[in-house]
Amino acid sequence: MQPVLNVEDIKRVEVELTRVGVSVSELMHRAGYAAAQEVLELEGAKSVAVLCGMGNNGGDGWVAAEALLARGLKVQVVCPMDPDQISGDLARQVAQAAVKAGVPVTVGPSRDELDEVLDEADVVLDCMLGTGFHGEVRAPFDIWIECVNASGCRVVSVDVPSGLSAQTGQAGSACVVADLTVTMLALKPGLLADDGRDVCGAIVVAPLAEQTERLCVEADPVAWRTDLADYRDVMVETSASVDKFTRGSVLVVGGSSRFPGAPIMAARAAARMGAGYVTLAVPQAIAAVCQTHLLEIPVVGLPCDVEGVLTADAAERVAKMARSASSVLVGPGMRVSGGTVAVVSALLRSEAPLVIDADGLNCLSRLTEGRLFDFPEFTRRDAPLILTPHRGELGRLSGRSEVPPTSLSEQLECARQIVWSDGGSEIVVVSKGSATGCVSVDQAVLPKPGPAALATAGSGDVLSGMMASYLAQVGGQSENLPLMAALVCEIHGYAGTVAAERLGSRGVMACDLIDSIGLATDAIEERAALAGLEDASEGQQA
Ligand SMILES: NC(=O)C1=CN([C@@H]2O[C@H](COP(=O)(O)OP(=O)(O)OC[C@H]3O[C@@H](n4cnc5c(N)ncnc54)[C@H](OP(=O)(O)O)[C@@H]3O)[C@@H](O)[C@H]2O)[C@@H](O)CC1
Ligand SMILES: [K+]
Repeated sequence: MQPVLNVEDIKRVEVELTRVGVSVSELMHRAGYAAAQEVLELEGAKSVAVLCGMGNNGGDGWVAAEALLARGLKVQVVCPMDPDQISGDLARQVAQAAVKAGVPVTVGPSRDELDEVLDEADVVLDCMLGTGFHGEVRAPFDIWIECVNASGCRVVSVDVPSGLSAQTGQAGSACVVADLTVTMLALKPGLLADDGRDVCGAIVVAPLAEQTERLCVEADPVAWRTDLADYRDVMVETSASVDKFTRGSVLVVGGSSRFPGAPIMAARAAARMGAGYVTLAVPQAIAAVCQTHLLEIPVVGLPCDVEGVLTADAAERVAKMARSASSVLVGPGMRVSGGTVAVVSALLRSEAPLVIDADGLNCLSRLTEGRLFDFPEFTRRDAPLILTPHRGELGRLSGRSEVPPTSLSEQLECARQIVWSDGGSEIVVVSKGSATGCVSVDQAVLPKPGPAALATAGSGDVLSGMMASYLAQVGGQSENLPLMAALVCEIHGYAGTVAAERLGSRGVMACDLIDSIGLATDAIEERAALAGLEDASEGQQA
């Protein structure tokens, strides 16, 4: 797994590196060389425009420009002011050194002059703004960014695309859209979520020093980005000696007259994910309709009101059924009422390994009055519990319904508040957003995000059904619950890719995801096993 560090922690690592003898000047030189190396590896890169800002991000650019010139490329630096006027000592020194080495410079160009420079270039090295960027992009960089994006050149961004906040993932009114981002020391959360997903292109991490890995771990990463090989430890073990019960039984509870489709999709997803036995419990009013869609899955009708919403009488029945299930999912399509809150409360008090999603989470917010982290039934629970909120639901659970999290790092913060209130490792918050974080007290794990095809109604119901299914198949518990949850998210994402290949990126509906789960599971498990073998053989060679 790769560590993801908040920007302030990156700065701490930088300070620690200077303490172990790697100066900031040395780091800047290594950062510049790392960026230059990525440009050199681009096919056919001959002429490079290096756009430098006034801070240390610009400093990296001057070093890279000098290195690229020395390797025989045509280089042109563009800078807003004379290099001698740069206020930061380090950036000024490397700029002066580059000029002395013969790097040509265009100072403060007009838009037309900049366009002429870009016309001559086939690669842009973007070193305008790095982690020091804040607020709205000011002149001249707003105009420069527009020109770069319109140029048709391949763009390599140094550390972070200029105009993107490396912390929040939010882009200003102008932001470079890169093909490749060479980021220094470690991944930052803003590169992986929200606008970051659209503007970073491929991401390469340049560690810059051999001590970096250790220091990043010591800096307490805000999250860990998974590699496929990591999942080997949490995969369901395949065995030929199974029957439908040893493959795990899942109880799905949810639905209402308004939303009968959500629990149907969740139940089907649970079955497609490999659980041997799935039961669906819904309000009596929709039981027959659900059964017509589910040939293999028995449907149980529960007490409900005239609107087809579960009543409190259903709670006891559900708790009883939960005793014989390897895992329970509650929530999809079930609405929020006194009855459904009673059902969620009963399951929370049960010993069933539990996944709570959608309106199940909203019931939980109602039950706990937005203070889940302060709620005894929650904090006393021993059995595994996976919550799968999107940002709005997470906000409500954390008592922040007016200001739900707007970035990955805020998502992780809210999720941590919840899991830490319990303190045990059996609770995981799968915080969904443009990037998903699977958070437990031990760690926050970021699976590779899926394609845009996943953003479709019912996709969350499919994910929660898959989650309950995997939990059932590993016997209701996992040594590493957040990693297991991340694996399920990754399979869900890949199901989106498989479905999009078949139906087009805009044509995918949630039911198509369900049909792709089996192939996606096989593919991800196979690739994880292969990646593990490759890692092992590299380890032996080393
Ligand atoms: N961490 C590491 O280990 C290493 C870090 N390194 C590198 O250092 C970079 C961080 O450098 P940094 O701190 O100097 O900030 P940086 O991104 O250059 O920006 C500051 C400049 O931008 C300006 N500016 C700000 N906002 C603006 C706006 N909205 N619109 C317009 N301008 C704006 C700001 O102006 P000011 O606000 O001061 O007027 C100032 O001039 C980091 O990303 C990495 O590349 C490597 O060299 C070595 C290893
Ligand atoms: K940049």
